[in-house]
Amino acid sequence: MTELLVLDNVVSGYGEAIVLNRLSLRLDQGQSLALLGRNGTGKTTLIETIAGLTTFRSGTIRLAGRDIAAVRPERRAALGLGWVPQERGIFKSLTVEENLTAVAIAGAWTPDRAFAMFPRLKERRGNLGNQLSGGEQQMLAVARSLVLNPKLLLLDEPLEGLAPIIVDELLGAIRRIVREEGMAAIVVEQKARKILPLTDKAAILDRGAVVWDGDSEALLADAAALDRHLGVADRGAGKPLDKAQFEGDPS
Ligand SMILES: Nc1ncnc2c1ncn2[C@@H]1O[C@H](COP(=O)(O)OP(=O)(O)OP(=O)(O)O)[C@@H](O)[C@H]1O
Repeated sequence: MTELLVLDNVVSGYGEAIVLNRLSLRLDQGQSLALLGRNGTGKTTLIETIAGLTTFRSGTIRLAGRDIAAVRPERRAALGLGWVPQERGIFKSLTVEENLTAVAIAGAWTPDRAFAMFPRLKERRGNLGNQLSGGEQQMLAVARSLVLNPKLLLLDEPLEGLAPIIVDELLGAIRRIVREEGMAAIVVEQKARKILPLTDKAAILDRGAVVWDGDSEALLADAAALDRHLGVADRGAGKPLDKAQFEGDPS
């Protein structure tokens, strides 16, 4: 397969503090990756390192064949990184529609197509960003990244703090984006059993390094690894959240 993103022996952190310690990871074009790990293991730092927002010390970061380690963050977006930060980062004083049109870059994902993915946003296209619920803001943040037509979508805990019904709606959208549209994505998520049925690959971080990586399906089936690295010991709880839930008609 064709390589999309390669991190090789990356060391990075914040100021003097080193968080990622010789971290290596690879993602091919069209692949999606669930990025897992307990609190404070470096998941957000990894996303921010790819986006260019940390103190980068050494190693290689290559996107679509190009070394981007020294490239400024805004230029990385132009080179194909669509980033949805944990705090969402939408424009609160613009309408939903303006949030999309202000950043859209010509490509397959137009604002109309994003509205088709998120009907809730279409209904609220004239509302200001600050008039949206938390879940709607998260949908808008994802939609905004889509209309950048990125090569790689980076989602940092998209489900955090959302009501269960919104979680299901967003999971359905993420499933369509990565499975049906084949967009490459890295999704940081605390709830392994929710995200693993959707993604192709998975990586678990511990103390700033990758301690497990492989196929999502293999990890979902490996109760011992889930338990050891993530403390997800509730094996029976996998039942209602397993693959079958996401294989049917998303509507
Ligand atoms: N701005 C910062 N300055 C200094 N250290 C930081 C900064 N942000 C995070 N850290 C430290 O880096 C380490 C990794 O944090 P990070 O947020 O990447 O973990 P995480 O796996 O995303 O955790 P969580 O699941 O809690 O969001 C932690 O020890 C944290 O204290």
